[in-house]
Amino acid sequence: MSDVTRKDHSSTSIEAAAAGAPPSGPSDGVMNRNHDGEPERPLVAGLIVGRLLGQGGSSVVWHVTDDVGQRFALKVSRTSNVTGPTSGSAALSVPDPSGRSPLGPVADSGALNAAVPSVLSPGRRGRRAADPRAGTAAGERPAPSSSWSRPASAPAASPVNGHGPPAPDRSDVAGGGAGLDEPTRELRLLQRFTHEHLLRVHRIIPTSQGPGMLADLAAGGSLLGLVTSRGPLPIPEVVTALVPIAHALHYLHGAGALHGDVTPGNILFTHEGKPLLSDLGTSRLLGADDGAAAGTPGFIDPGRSRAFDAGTDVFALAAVSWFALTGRVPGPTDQRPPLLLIVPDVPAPLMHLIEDGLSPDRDRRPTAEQFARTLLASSAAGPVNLVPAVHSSVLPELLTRRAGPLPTEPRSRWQRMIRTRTKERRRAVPPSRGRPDRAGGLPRGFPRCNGAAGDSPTSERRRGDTRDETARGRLAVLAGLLAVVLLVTGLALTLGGLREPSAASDTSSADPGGYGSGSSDEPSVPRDDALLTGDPATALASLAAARARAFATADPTLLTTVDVEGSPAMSADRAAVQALSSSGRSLRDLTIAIREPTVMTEAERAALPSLADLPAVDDAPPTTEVSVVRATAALSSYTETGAVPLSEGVSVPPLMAAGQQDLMFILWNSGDGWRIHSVVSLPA
Ligand SMILES: Nc1ncnc2c1ncn2[C@@H]1O[C@H](COP(=O)(O)OP(=O)(O)OP(=O)(O)O)[C@@H](O)[C@H]1O
Repeated sequence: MSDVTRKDHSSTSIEAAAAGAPPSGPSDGVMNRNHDGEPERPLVAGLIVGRLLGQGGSSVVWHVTDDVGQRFALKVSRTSNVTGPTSGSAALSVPDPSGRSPLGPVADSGALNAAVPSVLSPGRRGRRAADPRAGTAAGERPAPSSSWSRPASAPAASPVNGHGPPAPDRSDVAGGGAGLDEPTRELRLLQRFTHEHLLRVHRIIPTSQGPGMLADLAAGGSLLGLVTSRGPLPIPEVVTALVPIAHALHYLHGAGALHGDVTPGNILFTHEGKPLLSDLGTSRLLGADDGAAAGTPGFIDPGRSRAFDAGTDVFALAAVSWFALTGRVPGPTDQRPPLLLIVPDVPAPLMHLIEDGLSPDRDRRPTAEQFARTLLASSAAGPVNLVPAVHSSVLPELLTRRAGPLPTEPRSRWQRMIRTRTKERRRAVPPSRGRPDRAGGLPRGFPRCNGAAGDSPTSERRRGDTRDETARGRLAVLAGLLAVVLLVTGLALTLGGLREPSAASDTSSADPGGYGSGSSDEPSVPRDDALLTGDPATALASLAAARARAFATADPTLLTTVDVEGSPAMSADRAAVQALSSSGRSLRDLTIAIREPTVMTEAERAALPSLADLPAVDDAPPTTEVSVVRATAALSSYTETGAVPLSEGVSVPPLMAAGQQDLMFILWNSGDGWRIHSVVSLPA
């Protein structure tokens, strides 16, 4: 299977993914295929159409680059390519004679859109009005009632169907929108929905296969691709991937819109690992038949009705969560095995959250916001390992990458700190609103969801406030953590550096990343004592070089001149170097540069509360000098030789991507020179 087809994760391959079979493109659709079985490449004036990014039930998505090197995703409808108004246009197959991209800067959207012929026939528009999923008028929306305490007031905006924009703003459509074709009007309306975790759609452009939709490129691929490549995901990765999606849904619901097709294929990742919800309203934009936009089997709420019901999106999100955790589509309630049977370590709150989300009883379903909060509170968030799923050309730009097995339950000092603080907050909560001690294996104070043994919806409602309080605190802190883990994945610096000395025996972290400088080919870096007793910022470069050497030679004894004995840095480094050595791996060509090291002043340190909490800063022995050096650690790309499989059948690609991270190095000098005690990522 070629690289391109390997990434062909279509929605129709969900069942295949569930069965462990390689994904395959859908067999329906009328798109022409070339000799590789790949769909015919569209031609677009001023754009270079690159590799196939993926195929959905009704569309095909291509990587495109404009003449200034900006990259986008171009989605064309399967059915419009042979029938679309611009199909086969010879003019589109030749370069723009002006030599300029007809697109112009992306921000300047709209200019070209007017040139796109409407693909929505009156007949189709008529059918859409009769779409059983069409929203009702605001007044018809059923009054929300749920044990998940839905907000009393429903969104004020008019509802839309699962694939449509909000009710038109008359000033735009009747006034400013006059003269625009329908796709352009719909695009304009869709573009009003802006959220950090909604894929941005730029414009509709003519292609040789009909109108195409130009959107941001999500180079990290889809959740479907990830699960297909790796199998079920660890819980912390599911938290990282889906909490932002729940937030995006909450935003849409608040604006009076439903998404209507939340599926693993519509959850994408940027190269940084940021999850994005895609496909809002795009089927209609591209003129797909309503039938083609009727959702994806396995993720459609069986009780879906014509009414505006955000619960249908929550159902789909719960189904996606189930899929991510198990690698299978959940199936109907009576045929679904308990999640606990498939994922024995699933925390009870998460299990109940998913069960409630999938419940046919709509009152049991949480809101999207409650889903986000409970999911976030149910487990630590962990970095999403996209490495096995992305196209090889994406590897060098991935920030989320790891070379070793992901810990299922990362326990950094920071995370423990969060737990401690949450406990402290809980102690302040009156006992009557407190949580019982451990129940179902949950740590004290974990929010519980309705449906738990012995829980009535009423008792659940009573506990709602407590859940809100504990979860809110976690939400605030973990939201920051989420951003951090996304950024530092693979460098092993923050998680490793924040580990307590007691984690020294924990060899589960085999991350070879580092903050040293040098490469495996460099000669041994002698410890320069004169340098190391001087300015800590200068010393850091030397320490980093020595540390890199320890990694390059897989010799843990070299670390004694680098890290403070018993410190988090030593624990993490020793575990990593030993893991490298025992698995016969090495990091060829790794170089790590320390850039712009600056010693932080007392005032700068005081301004960072996370530093004050670290024993490395406050609890140093009296005779030990402490310095905090802020610097950028830049890793080159490197080749990991002798890589071990991440999981059965999946090998770590040998090339690891370059990246850099802004960090704070906490250095100690106890009289014999500076050494590294801890490494902390800078707060976002
Ligand atoms: N913006 C993008 N960047 C990168 N890859 C994308 C992008 N959009 C889609 N893809 C890839 O293409 C696949 C198919 O996308 P598409 O939106 O067509 O899927 P779908 O929603 O399953 O199907 P459809 O919308 O046709 O019913 C995705 O699963 C993803 O792998």
